[in-house]
Amino acid sequence: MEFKVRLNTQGRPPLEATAAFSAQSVLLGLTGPSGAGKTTLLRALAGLEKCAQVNVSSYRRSSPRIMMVFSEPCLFPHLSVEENLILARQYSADSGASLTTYTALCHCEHLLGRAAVSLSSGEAQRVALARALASQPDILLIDEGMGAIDSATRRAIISGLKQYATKTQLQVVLVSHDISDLALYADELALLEAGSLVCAGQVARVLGHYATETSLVPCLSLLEGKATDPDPRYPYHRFLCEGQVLYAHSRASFEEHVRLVVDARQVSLDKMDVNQSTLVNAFACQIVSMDTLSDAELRVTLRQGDTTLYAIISHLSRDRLGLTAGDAVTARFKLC
Ligand SMILES: Nc1ncnc2c1ncn2[C@@H]1O[C@H](COP(=O)(O)OP(=O)(O)OP(=O)(O)O)[C@@H](O)[C@H]1O
Repeated sequence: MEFKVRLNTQGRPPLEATAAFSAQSVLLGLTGPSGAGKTTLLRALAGLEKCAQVNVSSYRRSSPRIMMVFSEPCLFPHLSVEENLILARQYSADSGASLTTYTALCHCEHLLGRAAVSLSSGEAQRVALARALASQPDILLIDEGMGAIDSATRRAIISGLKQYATKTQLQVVLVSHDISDLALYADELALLEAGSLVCAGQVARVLGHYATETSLVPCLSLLEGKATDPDPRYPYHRFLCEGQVLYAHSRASFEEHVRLVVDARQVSLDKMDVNQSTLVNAFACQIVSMDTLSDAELRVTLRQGDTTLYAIISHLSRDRLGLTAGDAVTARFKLC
């Protein structure tokens, strides 16, 4: 997907954003502080900002069909859930398609008979997402459209949506303030600040920019690798990152790609080889740099191979361990 958007009219903060994402990327994450222009950008892409100059193309079609999901579900309140979905399906290329795929994907099969007006916020968001999918767009824009859904269900939906998008060549742009969600699932990530895309591309690189070049929180790192053989005794998966065994929640099949998102405040550093801690993940790495964040804390940038990990520690901890750039250390953190 490629786009170029320009909005420069009186009374509105200017917006100028150009991006080109790889053909293999089906899920694009977009984040940024409040008021940065994320909703405006999505509205422009959807053709809802009449004064904006917009160019958008997908690798599937030069004039893609675009659908937008808002944080307010905007269902037709006088219709049932099923009727809302049937109405949307009439706008798809296949008006006889079964709705089951969409309701299963959005965990809302059990809501079909309910009146739209009776749904909770999270239920209505699931139905709004299913309704958008039922119209079979080429590009789906989701503007914080899952914020009211509990995090376990939300992550299951995002993961399923990614698999569905891969199968059908749908491209999804997901706007969220939950950077962990985006870091876990997005193929590429973009950061919008004051109407400009300040960084876009590989998730780990954008997280690095987020951690080191902005004052935004949280400070996150991405550790990834292939799942090893599962240990049937525990409901975790083991995976190899830079040749080291790490653990993450849930199960993955052998060789499946695994991502672990680590909050820098959850990382502790030491110089011991053996792991006698309840923190099961131990990652041997080297200190690249230490940057003062405040009179209490500093950010340590650690590296092993191609992987960068951040830790936020106190000045006291640094002094007690005598940590300096170049030191070999073990970074420990919980199963995240
Ligand atoms: N119709 C409008 N007229 C004037 N200013 C507007 C209009 N719509 C949005 N804005 C302003 O444009 C800026 C960007 O708003 P936008 O809603 O796109 O931000 P956002 O990044 O989605 O924020 P949030 O994360 O809080 O939802 C804000 O300063 C907002 O007040």
